[in-house]
Amino acid sequence: MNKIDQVYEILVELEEKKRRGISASEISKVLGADRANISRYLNKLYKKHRVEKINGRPVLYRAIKSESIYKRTVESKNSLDKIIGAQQSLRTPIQQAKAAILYPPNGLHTLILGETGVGKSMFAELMYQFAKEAKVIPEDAPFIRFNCADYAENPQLIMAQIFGVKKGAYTGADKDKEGLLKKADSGILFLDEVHRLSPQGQEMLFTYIDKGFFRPLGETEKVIYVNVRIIAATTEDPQSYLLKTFTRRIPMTIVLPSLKDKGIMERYNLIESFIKEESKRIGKSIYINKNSLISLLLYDCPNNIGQLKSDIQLACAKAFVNYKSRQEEYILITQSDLPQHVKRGLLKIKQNREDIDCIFKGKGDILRFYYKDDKEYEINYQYNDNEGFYDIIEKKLEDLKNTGVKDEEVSNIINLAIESHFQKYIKNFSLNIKKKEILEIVNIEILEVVEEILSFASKRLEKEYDEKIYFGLALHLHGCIERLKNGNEIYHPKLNMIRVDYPDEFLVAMEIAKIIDDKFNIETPLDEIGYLAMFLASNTLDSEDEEEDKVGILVIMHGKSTASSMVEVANTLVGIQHAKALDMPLSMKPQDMYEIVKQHVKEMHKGKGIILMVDMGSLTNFGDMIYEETGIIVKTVDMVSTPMVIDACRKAVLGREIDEIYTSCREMNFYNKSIERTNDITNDINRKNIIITACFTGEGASERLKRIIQEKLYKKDSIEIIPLNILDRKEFLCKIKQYKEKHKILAIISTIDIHLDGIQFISAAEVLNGEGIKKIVDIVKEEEMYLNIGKSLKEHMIYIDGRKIIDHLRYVIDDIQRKLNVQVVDEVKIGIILHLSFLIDKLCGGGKEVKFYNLEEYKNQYSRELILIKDCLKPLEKNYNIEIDENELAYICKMFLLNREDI
Ligand SMILES: Nc1ncnc2c1ncn2[C@@H]1O[C@H](COP(=O)(O)OP(=O)(O)OP(=O)(O)O)[C@@H](O)[C@H]1O
Repeated sequence: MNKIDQVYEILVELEEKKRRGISASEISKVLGADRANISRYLNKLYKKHRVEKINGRPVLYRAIKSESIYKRTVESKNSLDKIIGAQQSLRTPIQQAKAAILYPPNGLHTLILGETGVGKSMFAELMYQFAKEAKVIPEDAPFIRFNCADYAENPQLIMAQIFGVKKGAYTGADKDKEGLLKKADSGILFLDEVHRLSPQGQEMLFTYIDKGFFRPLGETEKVIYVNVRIIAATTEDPQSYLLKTFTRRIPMTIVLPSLKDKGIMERYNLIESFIKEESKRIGKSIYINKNSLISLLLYDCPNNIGQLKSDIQLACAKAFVNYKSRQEEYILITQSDLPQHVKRGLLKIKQNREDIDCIFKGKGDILRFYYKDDKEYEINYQYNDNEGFYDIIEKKLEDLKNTGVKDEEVSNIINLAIESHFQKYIKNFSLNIKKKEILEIVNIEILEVVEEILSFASKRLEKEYDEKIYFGLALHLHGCIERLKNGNEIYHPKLNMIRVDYPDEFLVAMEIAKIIDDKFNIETPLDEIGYLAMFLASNTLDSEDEEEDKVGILVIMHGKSTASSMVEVANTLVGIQHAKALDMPLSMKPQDMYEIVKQHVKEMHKGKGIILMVDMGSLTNFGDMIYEETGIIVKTVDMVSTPMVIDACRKAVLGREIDEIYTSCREMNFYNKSIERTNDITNDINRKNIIITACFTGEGASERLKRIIQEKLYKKDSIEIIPLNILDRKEFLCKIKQYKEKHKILAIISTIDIHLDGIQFISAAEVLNGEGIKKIVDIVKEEEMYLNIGKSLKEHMIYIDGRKIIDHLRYVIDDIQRKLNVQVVDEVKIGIILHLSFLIDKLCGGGKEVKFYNLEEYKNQYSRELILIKDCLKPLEKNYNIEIDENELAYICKMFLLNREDI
């Protein structure tokens, strides 16, 4: 146990004994530790919301125990103290509420402030319950709720509802009507969204608050006295002018905290109670896996508890549907049952690691919530090599029986524990792909052998293999065994090279071959061992070093000292000697320089690849050539400037990935290059959209991948799928280049990682688990959509080529989205493309821009966005020889901002 936990435990013990708060010196005496240290630990516990402070001399501490709404129902007496958070963020609001209700003789009128969904309505209702429990209002006293926003368009009607109307007060008032204030006599009137009350209505309300009587609308003589406690609520900002009047006139103001201001334990308690509520509805236990629970604990929830609750209800409903429709045994919430915005919560785990560890300490991977339980039974299965699996299960069985869980539930829990064990086992391989999917293609024996051989190789070579290798190898082996059984030969043209370059892998592959031979009763030929060695050598993840390794930056320039001086500036500014320079004298032959560069790349490569930053000429081809020869991912950026080197260097030192650094460099010289690039690809009307499938053996896995994609994509005439062999990288790259010249390559799908500039890579594993197919469908759909828009634009454009501009605009729009950090939905993107196309066509024809209303004000508000957009539009201006003025810029900016989905 660590010190902090120890302090916490002692605090709990002492508190139980002494039945009061405990001081730091009392704990330090028990532990025989320094008081200052104990104070430090107590402060840490306080920050984690595990203890509370009672200020005084000395400061006393009390433990906050993980509460459950159900437990508290038994323990506590009044409604307000039962709310989740009563001991935490709602402590002060509850004290205020009690004071307001109990204040003699008739309590205090109260204003509750708080964002949407923080629980204002619930709080008001609980105040009413409390008033009854405290017997300050009769048991049958009314609680009347009225939302002023419901009649916001008609202020007179709001007043009529609240204060009542005398016959003839206004047209249509044909009889006397009693108001809600009268109906609420002796009880509570809850006015929600009270800021919607008109000034006249407010005055009438304040008169009642000050004097205890009011007059219905149209009444001039009589006043009505009632004894009503008003609770008003609003989401208005407490600082707003409007609210000042309210806070001045209503004696008690209670502010309810928003969800983000609550501690994580309190949020856990809320989640627990909401899932239990659903469990009660269904009458069954609800299980949730750890990651889903973490997502719920951490996601941004701007509409507070109300939103948290409805997101949980949705997840429970989805899990329930799965349980029913797939006849699953348990209602289990997993990530796929959570809305996208909730899933994102998991991304914040790093910043919240300590809190999460604290919450999940001693809990298993799947948690169970049952409305009848006071606490959740965790499936706490910790696999330990020293203890037998079945022993643990037996022990668990005993424990559960002793806690009084029914037999049927025990077996449910145990079953889940077993599943969770096997999931863990699979995770050791980092395989989170549904095996079911791949089993449609290869049989179980092959999968078992692949697991066996990768686990063997992993130990022998001290490398980890990821799921891509697992599935790539499974596909490959399947094809290989079929070939051998059919008596076909296997030939590896680079066998010797593999032996020399990967001697360790080759040796292990030979041992693996024995496993395969025994299992399938075949004789693996030496050439096939070459392929196996390549699988073992490719895509290795050395996870421990991963954080340390950085992308290398190598700057190469013609001239005596151009590269060195750029690098010197960059390294000095970044503060680390990270980038390296190679100066290339003008007299030097490219072949000689190539060998030097290759050597440098090999030495600098730490697993994350190298960015070559060059000026021009033959240097631009070095990257591809080195990649072909060494397999090291090398990306080349040309037309380099000093700011670009600084930026790349900074990002590399921060540990950014090669693709990110490369893209950001390209963005910096996008101005010069983008139009050239897009011009290249749009010229040929006959170009086709193609997808490449690739593996070491063209006829094996890549052919098979092609068939899988064809089947899953159904018939898509507009797409051609081409299987290629990547054994000879040079030949492969050459083919890609040829295809690229004539057609558009939408994606490359391969059993091993291939990084090619500007082409999306999808792994075979993703294709098999369905994610990849979804990606392909999305890419194809998008492509088709743009093709159609391009065709129809062609008919409507007068001065420009409608098809060509589509590609230009897509590039520019992506650029704007990236820079503004926004994402617009597809329909809006099309809208923006159309707007920009017509604008450019108009400007090319000499047309005038349209004035933007309130331009100056808009410019002040969005100056940063306007500058960024202007920058992104420059290539278009240059290419079409036009100038897009500030009015049009403002319109464009508005389109992006109005329809954005913030990333
Ligand atoms: N402390 C709490 N414990 C349990 N449930 C809560 C708590 N606070 C709020 N809720 C639940 O959250 C939901 C939203 O609460 P409520 O409708 O009272 O919020 P509100 O502030 O009145 O929202 P709005 O401003 O949108 O009207 C309700 O279902 C309520 O039961």
